[in-house]
Amino acid sequence: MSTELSLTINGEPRRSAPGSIADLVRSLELDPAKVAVERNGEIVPRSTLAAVNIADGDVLEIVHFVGGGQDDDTWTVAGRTFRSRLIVGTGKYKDFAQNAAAVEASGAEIVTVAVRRVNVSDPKAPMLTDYIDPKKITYLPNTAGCFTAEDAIRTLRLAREAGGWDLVKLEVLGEARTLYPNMIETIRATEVLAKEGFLPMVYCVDDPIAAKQLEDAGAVAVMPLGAPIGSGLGIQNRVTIRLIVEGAKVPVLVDAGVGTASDAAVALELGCDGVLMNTAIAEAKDPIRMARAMKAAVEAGRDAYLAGRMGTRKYADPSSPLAGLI
Ligand SMILES: CC(=O)[C@@H](O)[C@H](O)COP(=O)(O)O
Repeated sequence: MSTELSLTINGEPRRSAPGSIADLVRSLELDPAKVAVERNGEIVPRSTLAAVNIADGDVLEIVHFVGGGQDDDTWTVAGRTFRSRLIVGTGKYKDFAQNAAAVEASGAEIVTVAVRRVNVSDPKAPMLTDYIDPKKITYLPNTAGCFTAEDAIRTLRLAREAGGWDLVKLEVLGEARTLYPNMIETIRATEVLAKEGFLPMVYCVDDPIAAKQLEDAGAVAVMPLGAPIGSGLGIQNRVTIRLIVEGAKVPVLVDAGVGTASDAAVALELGCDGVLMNTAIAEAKDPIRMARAMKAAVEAGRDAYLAGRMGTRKYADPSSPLAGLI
């Protein structure tokens, strides 16, 4: 005698072993915590799915939510997945407490930190990690202030030794006046770091060819500048950022030059995976409020990108139909 039950699930006949509704849901490779079930016309409270057994002849409707929604909209770099598309810096703040409050308000899950020598004269001096918990927020060590590949590589080797970090932000600067990257040194450092097992996210010029060369050299993300570091000038060349996004197989994040919230929104509207900023928040009159504005701008820019912007026209097109006007 068959122990299987005859059911109707979502309008289709189906046979199932006896058991609870939760068992049945799992046998359909669904998570009982994420479905709603109606049994013979009555909704079964989700908390009771494991307690209610199915019976022969039951008619069940099972629904669950699929895709969509910002909650599902994550991005991944080198196998690590994040929700927030905003990376914030840790320089230029009044103090660590203000920095931590800004990080909190920004919703950032990654902070970038310059690797510095330990303060040997006062080893008890407060540290950033006392304020921004490395268990909750990913620390991305960076090579700010390095002007040669050797300097940058050495700095990151020390960082890995100190904290085990392999996801790092590489920047090799070309000159102090513009803080533009030296791309020859940057590509050389990327190759060496990638061979040593680092996962370098790399600050670069807004040039689609250089971005590709970095990717080939082992960059796990490319980070073209929007404008010079600390300038607050906003994204100067939307065309090249778009071309980088179109050609990239790794995440693209605008790094540097953001001045205000609309600049951050533009980066995301162009299809970037995220944006890194420091000065715009740290030097705002109210850094916490600006951090909040940046969070909203990044979310708005991303939503606008996913929504797909309208095409542009050369001339006006009335919003209300003109037909039938008296
Ligand atoms: C913090 C960092 O990693 C830098 O690349 C830079 O400081 C970011 O630039 P802005 O300060 O212009 O945002």
